[in-house]
Amino acid sequence: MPDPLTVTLTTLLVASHNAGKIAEMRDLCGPLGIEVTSAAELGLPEPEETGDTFEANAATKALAAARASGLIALSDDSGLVVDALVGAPGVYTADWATLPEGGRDFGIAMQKVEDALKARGALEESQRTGRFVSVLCLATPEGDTSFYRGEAEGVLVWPPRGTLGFGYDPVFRPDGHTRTFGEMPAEEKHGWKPGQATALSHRARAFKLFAEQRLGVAAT
Ligand SMILES: O=c1nc[nH]c2c1ncn2[C@H]1C[C@H](O)[C@@H](COP(=O)(O)OP(=O)(O)OP(=O)(O)O)O1
Ligand SMILES: [Mg+2]
Repeated sequence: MPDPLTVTLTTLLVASHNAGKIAEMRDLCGPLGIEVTSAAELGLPEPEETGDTFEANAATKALAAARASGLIALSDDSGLVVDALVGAPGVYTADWATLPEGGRDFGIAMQKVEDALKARGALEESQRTGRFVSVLCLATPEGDTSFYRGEAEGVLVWPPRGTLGFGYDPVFRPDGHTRTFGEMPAEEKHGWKPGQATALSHRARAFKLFAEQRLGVAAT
């Protein structure tokens, strides 16, 4: 008998306005036969992310999109947690890229992280550890929520390397790999497809849990 929590999804509304993130969710959903649309594509408003946890902001985004559209929505709230910076930029990872005149510049944001590490004398690899965190929230228009968390451990490198991916990918080298996320094609950054036992990126790790717990994808 199927798990009673298992849902059949033909279309999933990704509650995001970040094109890089939406592309990754579309990629991850592709092999499952799920079409992805997004809050950006539907022209839904971008809610303010006022929470101080990834879970709180993920819930805000998923509930806003589900209520506005009447569809089941999946959000991702994510960020970079750097040990030497006592967890910064954390839930403020996107804010570190925000320009005073509006818009975002991740080149500047990566430089800010590097400046903060240098200011603390964190030049050795062992002092530059951190992780990307992704919390996915599935929400219904009625207000039900469930959460899936994934983390990817690694080190912050300088200078940035690679032009693939988005955001801070060029300065993050996951443990056990020689290339940064910015040097990895999407399939390699995810490191997961249905039926595979392991995943690499924070988002793919969270998505694997979502797929196994909610979509009936076999856990391996
Ligand atoms: O895989 C990643 N590779 C590189 N950088 C990443 C990644 N995952 C999150 N990040 C950084 C950039 C992003 O701007 C911020 C999350 O902020 P976050 O508010 O969750 O996303 P967002 O504002 O870009 O899009 P939205 O809120 O519409 O989903 O962390
Ligand atoms: Mg955001």
